[in-house]
Amino acid sequence: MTVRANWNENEQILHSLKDDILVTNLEGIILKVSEFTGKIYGVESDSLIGKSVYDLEAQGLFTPILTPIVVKEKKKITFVQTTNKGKKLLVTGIPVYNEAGELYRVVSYSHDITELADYKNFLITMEEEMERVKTELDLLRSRQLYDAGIIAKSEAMQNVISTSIQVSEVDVNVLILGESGVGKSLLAKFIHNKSERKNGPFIEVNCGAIPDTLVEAELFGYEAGSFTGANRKGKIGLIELSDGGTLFLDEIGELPLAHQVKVLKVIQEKQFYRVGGTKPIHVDFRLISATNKDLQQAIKDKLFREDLYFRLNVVPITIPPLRQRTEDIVPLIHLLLKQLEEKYKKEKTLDEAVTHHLLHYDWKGNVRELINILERLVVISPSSLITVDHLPEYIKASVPPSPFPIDDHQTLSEMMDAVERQILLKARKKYKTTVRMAEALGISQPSIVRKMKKHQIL
Ligand SMILES: Nc1ncnc2c1ncn2[C@@H]1O[C@H](COP(=O)(O)OP(=O)(O)OP(=O)(O)O)[C@@H](O)[C@H]1O
Repeated sequence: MTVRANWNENEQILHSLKDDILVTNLEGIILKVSEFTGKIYGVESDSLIGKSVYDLEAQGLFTPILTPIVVKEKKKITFVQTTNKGKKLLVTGIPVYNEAGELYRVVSYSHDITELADYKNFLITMEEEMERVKTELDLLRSRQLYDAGIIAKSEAMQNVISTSIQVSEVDVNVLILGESGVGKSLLAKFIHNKSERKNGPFIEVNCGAIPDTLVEAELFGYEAGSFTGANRKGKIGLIELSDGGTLFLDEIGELPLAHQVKVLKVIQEKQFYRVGGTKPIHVDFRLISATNKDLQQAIKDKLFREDLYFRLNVVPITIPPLRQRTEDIVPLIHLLLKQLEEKYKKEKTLDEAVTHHLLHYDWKGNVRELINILERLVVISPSSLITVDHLPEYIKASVPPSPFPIDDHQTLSEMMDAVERQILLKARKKYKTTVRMAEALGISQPSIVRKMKKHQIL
């Protein structure tokens, strides 16, 4: 954009503006300035007239200068200038042409953006600070998880962990849902250890493992001589033991219907009677329960009380099955292998193909099943390298072979060769002779021999 100017006519207008306006010739000599310009630089405006912008820059009044750039580019230019007072100015220079169409002046005007620049710097500092705090938090979290022996690489598990950290800070009832072996007990302990009750007891009650007839005595305890077979001195129940800490009711879905109302009462009132007792006992516990059952279905089937369900389910946390968070498998293998190496005083390495199989297995028994398999492998493999041969047949069979390894560094024909080699190796293992291999693969026996020679597997 260009400006056709008549400065004599506009002299008054120039000085009435509350803007910094400066006119130079092409050599950078200042011809006109608005009154406001002097204020910006802390000098008399008139004192600037006749001065060279180059000299003023050398004196430190402002930098960098605009005139030479506008003269060179012959177009409107905008950039940020710094003044002797430390101000940041957004300066725009416009080329002005005379009637003959020749460039003969440069007009510049500016806006003080010091505050804006300060805000920007503040924002950048805050962003850096937030990034630093976030990294620190992530580090702390992963260290906490590491200390707790929890692997949570997948996004799904990370969500589970951040919800758990949030709820650990308040005494709210938590219901942990998930298939068997996904880590519900581990998470319950993690929540307890992160809570203010961490120095109190963590009492784990497996509701499915207590015989029906003993549930009340185990949970509530009993007074001396209250029933035949009972300890003469009486017994403190598990609920009473959890006082000041966390009561973890595992497999709550297995709690017989007949006992559910009593459990509901103690959760609501935090007080109960021992079997045969007449004195109410007060308890202060935080309740975490867990189940792999569909409690809503159990309610429909009249096996679980709806009111108890609502009490337990204030904050539900669902741990997804391992097969839905495969990113956790490799770190889990590393952690578990390390634990097993320590336990059995043996050093073991997994062959890559073993990891491949473990990554693709269905893990119906989740982490617990992975632990069992690894333990078996560590114990039975004779050498330090665990190979596919050591895997149970059902795991070997469950994994489709991966004949198409995509490798960025290989050409298509190299990848095809690799696949062909794998097929031939498998066929040789299965069919033993080149004649049967040829039959099975639908090519001639000489072709099989030629290809095996090519792959140096004959
Ligand atoms: N994310 C994990 N990181 C490390 N170890 C884990 C993880 N999840 C589970 N485990 C381990 O797997 C095993 C089974 O976990 P846990 O007993 O907590 O499962 P669960 O869901 O409570 O099982 P169940 O429903 O049968 O009671 C434990 O040895 C536990 O330490």
